[in-house]
Amino acid sequence: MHILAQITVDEILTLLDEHHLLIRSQFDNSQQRFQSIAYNSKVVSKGCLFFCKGNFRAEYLADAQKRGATGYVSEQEYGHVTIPGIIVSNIQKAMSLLSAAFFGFPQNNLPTIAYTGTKGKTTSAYFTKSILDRMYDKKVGLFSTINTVVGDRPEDVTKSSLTTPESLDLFTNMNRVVQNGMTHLVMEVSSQAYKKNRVYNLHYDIGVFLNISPDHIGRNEHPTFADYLHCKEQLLVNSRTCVINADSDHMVDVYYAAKATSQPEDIFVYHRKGSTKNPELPEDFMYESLADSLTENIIEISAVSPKAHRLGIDGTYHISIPGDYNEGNAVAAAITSGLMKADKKAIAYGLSHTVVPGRMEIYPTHEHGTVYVDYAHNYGSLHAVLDFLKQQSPAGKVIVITGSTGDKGIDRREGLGKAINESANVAYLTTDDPATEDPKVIADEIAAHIDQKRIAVQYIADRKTAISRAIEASHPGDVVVVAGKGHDAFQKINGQNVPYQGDAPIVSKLVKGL
Ligand SMILES: CC(=O)N[C@H]1[C@@H](OP(=O)(O)OP(=O)(O)OC[C@H]2O[C@@H](n3ccc(=O)[nH]c3=O)[C@H](O)[C@@H]2O)O[C@H](CO)[C@@H](O)[C@@H]1O[C@H](C)C(=O)N[C@@H](C)C(=O)N[C@H](CCC(=O)O)C(=O)O
Ligand SMILES: Nc1ncnc2c1ncn2[C@@H]1O[C@H](COP(=O)(O)OP(=O)(O)OP(=O)(O)O)[C@@H](O)[C@H]1O
Repeated sequence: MHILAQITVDEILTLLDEHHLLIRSQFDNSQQRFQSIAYNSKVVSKGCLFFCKGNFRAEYLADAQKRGATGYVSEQEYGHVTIPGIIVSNIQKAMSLLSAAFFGFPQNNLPTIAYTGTKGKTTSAYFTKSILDRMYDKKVGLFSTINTVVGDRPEDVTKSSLTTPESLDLFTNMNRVVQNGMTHLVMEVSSQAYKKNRVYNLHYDIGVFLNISPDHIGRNEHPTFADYLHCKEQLLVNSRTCVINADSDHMVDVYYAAKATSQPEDIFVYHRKGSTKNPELPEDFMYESLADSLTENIIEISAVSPKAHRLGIDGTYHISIPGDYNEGNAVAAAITSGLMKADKKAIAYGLSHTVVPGRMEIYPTHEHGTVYVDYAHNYGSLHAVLDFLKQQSPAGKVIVITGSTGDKGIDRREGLGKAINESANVAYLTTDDPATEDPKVIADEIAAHIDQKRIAVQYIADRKTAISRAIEASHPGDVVVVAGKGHDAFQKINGQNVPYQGDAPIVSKLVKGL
């Protein structure tokens, strides 16, 4: 049972006013306290402070009052209820601030590492948790796209619905992590998290910027790339120590965002040996690949600057997941773990024992191609995977099974078509998470960017059938890449989460005996 901080209305109003969020309050009793907080009326209990946010309807507040709410926070007043309200200028910021305060600002007792970037957040977070689990006896919380881990018991691991949870859920879980005696937290921070103020006023001990390339641009997400970049840079603005991958575009902008609030000695920049690093960026760590085949992924990390040498993490490391693009993820994890006082032994163990569900899972067959289940779902990631696998199996065909999301990430369709056009020989287009769109229309938009004189393209609506047909049509030496869903247990169709076996379980069953 977590201990609820008993903040009073007076403390709430003071906090909101400090952040210029308070418009007015209808409360008479400044010493009133609350037993719980919620933004969904269906879970309200007696003594709850209710937040009216998102696509909100007045009847939800009436429902909350009926269920025992004794106050609400909202951007507008509702006359149809008798409970008092606190009117604020931004409900998302207010909910983030008050959720943290309600649990006594759990982040103050929890060293936290946060990852952002277009690609690699989940992989890097898993690498880091694996290292810190080894160093700190598994007392490491995790908020990731795949799982949420709030303790070291099996019941403390649940599937996530968002990469970065809504603020109230985030601080509820952070409080659980602290109450469960965990000593560290690793989390992913999506650009959407800043767009929706899910992490407003949250500061991190270490913030990591992995890379950035156009993604999540379009309706429901970011109107422009500049907005996408700005949201992602906020992570470093809110981090005491920053770790930056110099081998990505826009890294000078990112570096200056880090410098806005961190001293140079608290900013660590790493890059691949031989890459052309922007001279404006300092050099703290360099890494090179000693092997990057399907069976061996080995890197050498070298400190360059004095502050990097002081971390004492130089060395050669085996990485458990193939893919040259995972080398940068592993370096980021090694540096952040070193900053959290992990030693080289823990780093070596963690990097060589990490398993990330749905990322580069390999399924060999006897009479067909080798099947790879991966989460790639935009140009940057699909290109990285196909390019790497094509190098590993030059004699075979590259066969891709993919679709794309509906109602968001519209720009991914062209990128997926482009990646297939550059590196594949056969494409089976199918259903991913079409939301309210027609999956065939999405597939046609991907196909429009594929040269069908060179590449065989076909559309099969049912994802499991498409995967099965592709594997059966493949031959030894071919590479079959099932991209975009990994272990996702749902397909988002027309606002419903339709149960789905998951690419990996489907492939695992199909390849038995093949
Ligand atoms: C656009 C967006 O991000 N929307 C998120 C937002 O929804 P919302 O608050 O705006 O809208 P809503 O949930 O319909 O709001 C209705 C409100 O009425 C309440 N309600 C509803 C019914 C009722 O009976 N009583 C009641 O009180 C609901 O609890 C809710 O508070 O808050 C919800 C949680 O409360 C999220 O589930 C939802 O994410 C949607 C599903 C989503 O797809 N988000 C994506 C875009 C996202 O955030 N992606 C990033 C990863 C992408 C990246 O890498 O950038 C992520 O972090 O996952
Ligand atoms: N550093 C990287 N650069 C390019 N592609 C990458 C990188 N790391 C991983 N990938 C590819 O992107 C896919 C997704 O990786 P991962 O889930 O770690 O990233 P993510 O940032 O969490 O993605 P998302 O935001 O979509 O959840 C992987 O399956 C792989 O194909």
